[in-house]
Amino acid sequence: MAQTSIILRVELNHDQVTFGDVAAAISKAGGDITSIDVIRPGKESSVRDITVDVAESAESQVVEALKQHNGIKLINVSDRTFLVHLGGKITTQPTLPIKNRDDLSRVYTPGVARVCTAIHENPKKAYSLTIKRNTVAVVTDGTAVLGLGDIGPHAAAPVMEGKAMLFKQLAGVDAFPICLDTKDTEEIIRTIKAISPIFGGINLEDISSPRCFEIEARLAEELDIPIFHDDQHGTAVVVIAGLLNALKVVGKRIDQVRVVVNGIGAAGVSICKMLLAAGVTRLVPVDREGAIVRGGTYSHPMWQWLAEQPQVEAEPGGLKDVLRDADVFIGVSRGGIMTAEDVQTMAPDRIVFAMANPNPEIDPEEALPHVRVFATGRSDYPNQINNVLVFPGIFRGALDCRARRINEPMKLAASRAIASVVSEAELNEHYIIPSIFNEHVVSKVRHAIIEAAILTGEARRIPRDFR
Ligand SMILES: NC(=O)C1=CN([C@@H]2O[C@H](COP(=O)(O)OP(=O)(O)OC[C@H]3O[C@@H](n4cnc5c(N)ncnc54)[C@H](O)[C@@H]3O)[C@@H](O)[C@H]2O)C=CC1
Ligand SMILES: CC(=O)C(=O)O
Ligand SMILES: [Mg+2]
Repeated sequence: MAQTSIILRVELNHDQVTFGDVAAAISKAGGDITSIDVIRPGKESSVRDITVDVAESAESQVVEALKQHNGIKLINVSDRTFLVHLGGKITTQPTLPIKNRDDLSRVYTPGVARVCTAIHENPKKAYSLTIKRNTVAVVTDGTAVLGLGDIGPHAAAPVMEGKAMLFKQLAGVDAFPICLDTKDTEEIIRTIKAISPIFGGINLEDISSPRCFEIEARLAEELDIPIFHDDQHGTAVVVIAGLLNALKVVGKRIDQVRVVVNGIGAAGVSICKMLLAAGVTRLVPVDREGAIVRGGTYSHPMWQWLAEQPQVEAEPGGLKDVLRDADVFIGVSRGGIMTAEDVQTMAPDRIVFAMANPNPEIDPEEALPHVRVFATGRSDYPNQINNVLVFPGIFRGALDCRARRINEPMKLAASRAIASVVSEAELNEHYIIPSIFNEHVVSKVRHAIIEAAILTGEARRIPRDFR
């Protein structure tokens, strides 16, 4: 159940109400008080801020309970999630202060002109003399934002700012959110190419399929910096990492399991491709209309590609039909489309990755009693399978070795690196994937990416720790 945290500013009339009454009213309505601050003490009345954890569905009950209570005046309700978004979540910072004219003439004109000329004469110097060496554009058109769908570029911004924060905090990468007000494939490609000179890499984000495939392929062909559609590849990398470990827990082999992937969009296509590369021999891709079957004909080019793969099953059916006897379910579709009864038709020792955000394909409380290994994309349950484990380390590595591309061997190396953070001794049903706060994740992924980039000829620079 989704939880939220609210701060209630209340004025209490002491003749009519005690704090105990307030606490009881909040608790009865489903809230859990986590802190109390006295804003204005007083004999007859006082003002307090009460922080309350509450299920999103019960938030209005808590508010109503206080509004209706004699002697309580509800002055304000603030949602802590909204509070941390006030004014946006990132900023830019200079690397040195400009204290006098002398500094000014070096960082700006006239001194800067000599640096411009040096780059003009040798464009590679952009990497050593500008922020290009450490910058990533997080680009969206707002058409597939989390599982919220096409909510537009303004509404997409909080997610892109969040990614930029994570890039900086986890990997020291300076990322910038770019929210484009166009859905036109050619215009998106043209715009990204036009802004690319200042960036060392492009992280495409939440662009709906199938346009995302062409946008990525064209940019990868036409630009010489890594282009990485995170919803496709970041997700696939972390799914494979989680699956490698989950299979160890249940004692099954990747070439023996039957895998159902639900939602064959950006994430689902890339997951299917990587599952096949990792050795899956029985794959059932499913979208809204049912299973995508071997031998079928599809207008979606990636679905057609899947229909031509020998490992893809030929039997048609809806999700409920194909789930029967499946060993693994991977959901990257939308929330609440599966029930406990559906899960129970799967093979014993079942693995369920319900990764739609913000609400998984099945409510964790409903699924947990019936599965051996369960994971979601969320941070409030164990086994968070989220591409945040991937993109910071991948770009840290790619920027450090100036990789031209992030190729298949680099991605598989990243999956193995993430899986390896959980030792054999630590591995269990509730710990198949490391936390994003595990300090080894980014450094291991970075190392794996650079090593694979060097081995596959993608690295244009050998970082000092690899010389
Ligand atoms: N945990 C994680 O790290 C990640 C989670 N996701 C989540 O996965 C979901 C899909 O993301 P994208 O692939 O980027 O979106 P997308 O829009 O490219 O693809 C979604 C696909 O799911 C299909 N779909 C929708 N409802 C369905 C249903 N009831 N049954 C079967 N298929 C259905 C759509 O037709 C579409 O093909 C979103 O909820 C997103 O938040 C995506 C990327 C990473
Ligand atoms: C995590 C992520 O990228 C998504 O849900 O779209
Ligand atoms: Mg995304």
